Amino acid sequence: MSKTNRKQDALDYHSQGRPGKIQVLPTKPTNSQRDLSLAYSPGVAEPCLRIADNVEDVYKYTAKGNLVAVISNGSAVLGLGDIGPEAGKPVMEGKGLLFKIFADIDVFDLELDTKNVDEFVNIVKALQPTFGGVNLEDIKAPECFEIERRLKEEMNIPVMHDDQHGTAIISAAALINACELQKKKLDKVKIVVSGAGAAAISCSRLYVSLGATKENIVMIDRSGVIRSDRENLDSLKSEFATKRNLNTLDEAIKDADVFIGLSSANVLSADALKTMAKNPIVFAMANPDPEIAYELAIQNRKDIIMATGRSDYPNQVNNVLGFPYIFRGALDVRATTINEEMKIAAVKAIAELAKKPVPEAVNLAYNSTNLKFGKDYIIPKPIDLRLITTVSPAVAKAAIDSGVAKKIITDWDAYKDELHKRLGTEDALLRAITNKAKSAPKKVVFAEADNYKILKAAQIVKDDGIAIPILLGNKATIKQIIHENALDLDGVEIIDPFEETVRQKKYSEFLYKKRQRRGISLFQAQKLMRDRNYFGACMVEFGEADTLISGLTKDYAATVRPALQIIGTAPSVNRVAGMYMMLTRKGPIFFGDTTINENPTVEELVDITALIHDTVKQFNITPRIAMLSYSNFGSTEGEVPLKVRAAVKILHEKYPDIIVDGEMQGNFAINPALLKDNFPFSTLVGQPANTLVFPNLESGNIAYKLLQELGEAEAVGPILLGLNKPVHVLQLGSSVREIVNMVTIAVVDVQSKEAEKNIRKRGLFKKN
Ligand SMILES: NC(=O)C1=CN([C@@H]2O[C@H](COP(=O)(O)OP(=O)(O)OC[C@H]3O[C@@H](n4cnc5c(N)ncnc54)[C@H](OP(=O)(O)O)[C@@H]3O)[C@@H](O)[C@H]2O)C=CC1
Ligand SMILES: CC(=O)C(=O)O
Ligand SMILES: [Mg+2]
Repeated sequence: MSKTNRKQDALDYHSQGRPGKIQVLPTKPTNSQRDLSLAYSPGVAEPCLRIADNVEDVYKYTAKGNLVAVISNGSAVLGLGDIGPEAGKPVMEGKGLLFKIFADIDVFDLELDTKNVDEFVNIVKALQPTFGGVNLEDIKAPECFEIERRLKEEMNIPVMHDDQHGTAIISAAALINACELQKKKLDKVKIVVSGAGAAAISCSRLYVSLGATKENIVMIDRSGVIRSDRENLDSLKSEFATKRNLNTLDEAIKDADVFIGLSSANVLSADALKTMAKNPIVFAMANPDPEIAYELAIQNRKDIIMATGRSDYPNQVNNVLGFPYIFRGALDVRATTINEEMKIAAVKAIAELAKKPVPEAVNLAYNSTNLKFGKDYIIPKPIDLRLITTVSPAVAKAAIDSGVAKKIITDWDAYKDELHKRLGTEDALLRAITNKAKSAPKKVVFAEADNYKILKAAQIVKDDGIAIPILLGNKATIKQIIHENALDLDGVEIIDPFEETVRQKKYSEFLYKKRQRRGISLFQAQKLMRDRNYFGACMVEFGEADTLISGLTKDYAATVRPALQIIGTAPSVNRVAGMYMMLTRKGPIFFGDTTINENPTVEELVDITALIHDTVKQFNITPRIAMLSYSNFGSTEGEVPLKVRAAVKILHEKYPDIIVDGEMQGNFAINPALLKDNFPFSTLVGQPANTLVFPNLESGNIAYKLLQELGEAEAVGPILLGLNKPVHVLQLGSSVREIVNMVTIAVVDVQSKEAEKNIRKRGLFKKN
């Protein structure tokens, strides 16, 4: 895309539709006259009076606790300089947007038309009743230092100048990691800092407090190197004035290990870069254009670690990685300030997160197959959902430990779940299942290991300790894919069925014995065993693997067939069915049968429901089952409602312990108020159903696919129910995330089946 196009795109983005980037939305119902009388007069008087009695109740009855002011006077907007408060507003709205999407913090952006420090301070102080925190933004040095110092002293809510401390925290985390990768010691590195403003001074201060040596820092402003013999040096700049005989950036940069750019575009030339020490670290952080263009820098120094403030190159060192999560942590413990301890905790959390395996969603978003800690990935990417659960708890904990928190958190797991919920990533169940899988990982054989997605998923489940992968396929092909994509599958067993003559013989004889009276000759059995789905199913049957994952590249029936022939259905059930776990904003809802039984009879529907019930229980959830149709409790006499009604009757008689009801329409199943108002006799009254059984394959399949496609739910599955040993069949073309989820479910399935066997052995097992 050309530069002109990008400029026009940016203008269109801001102007089209509702101008700007943010709006205010009500958080309470406003549908009726009653709602309005609660929201406003007369009802609103009640919370007013409570707060008048106890001012801390403002956090209970208003939005204050989650509301941050992003305040600027437009005097140092990005690297664009003093462009004024109105011109700075798009940036402040942008910060508001980032606060919201990354940390669910609401923001009012306030652009103040004043450069007078006293006036600025007085205005912001007077805003204290409204806000839970204050993020100062793009205010130039030196005023920004006095403004922040006074506001911190005079206000009892957290105040942070983002360009100072947000930038310092992120760049410090990146610097620690870059030093490690370049094998340099922070206390030894020679640092040149271009810029001597808000960001540059605060970054340098933090580097020193983390171990850098002040004497090794040379700082440069518009007039050149800040020398201690310069006349009229203000106290801030004199803090980093050097005694060395240097005048220009070109002189200072020679043999330097680190360049920190917090000034303006293109101040560092390629020639100057060439004179830096071996393995240089260059953070050119001026926005929107860095001190040296990314391409120019990497062309001229192959040994460089290069970062910019921009999102379109590797290593984005930008305060967006910090401010949303720092304020989230501070607000959640009602911190009265943001202190050094909280900042250092954030630095460490961010630096350490960069060393952990990168989630697939992040790889996908950056069009990468395997981001990992290294020269092009020194800090996490801003869209990494783990930032909120890593940085915010670290900050909150530091606030508590350093005595500035008014609210104490003790249950950190619950806090992390709450953070996930805030971002609408309420996959607490999936996390619980993952933890269960990790507690006793199982051997998972992947039948389609000559596929990149399968191998990537195998690496993830291995790294996360969810499973012990076994790869089936041609060894050379698998190794080549691993090599080409820099995957790490060292130590993972690869089995080529063609090389396994002993197993081939054993397995084909077994299959022949099992199916000889159902049309399979020994020759055919030997031929079938070359199919990895047959071979893998035999491995599971013989206990050489615990479960099989397949189906990414073959149709469902072709993958299920070998499992049915070799493993067969469990003795207690006489059929198989398929189920999806739909992770919706209202929590998990199980859908079945979505994959196997086209038009079940009444009896079949009963069996399927019992099967689904038992499987949902595996996830430590009490199934509340709604049997769906297009009518409610006899309201229509159609063929399908009659079938479902008959199935419900049998279920009530045969399995009185199962919470199940119907036939009912989908909305009544998941809306408890609607059900109670209209059918108060239903056994499902009280809470919504969490398990939906569909009358036939068509309706189940359509329902889950629509939800998935509309972005209303993440579908985990299909979970194959009823086999004697777990085999799970992927959806054709599943993503890596979907494969990982399926493996996780498969491992838990193995664990549950083992537990079930143990109970049976002790003679305690009783099927509902
Ligand atoms: N990536 C990130 O996360 C962040 C990046 N930044 C970037 O850092 C830069 C500075 O921001 P901030 O500190 O808030 O602004 P300030 O206005 O407080 O400071 C700017 C500093 O840069 C110096 N400067 C300007 N041009 C030059 C030049 N050609 N050569 C040397 N020094 C120069 C100024 O020198 P003098 O003192 O002589 O005027 C001043 O010291 C901006 O480009 C901003 O976008 C800031 C915050 C976060
Ligand atoms: C990123 C930022 O805050 C700045 O460039 O000013
Ligand atoms: Mg800024």
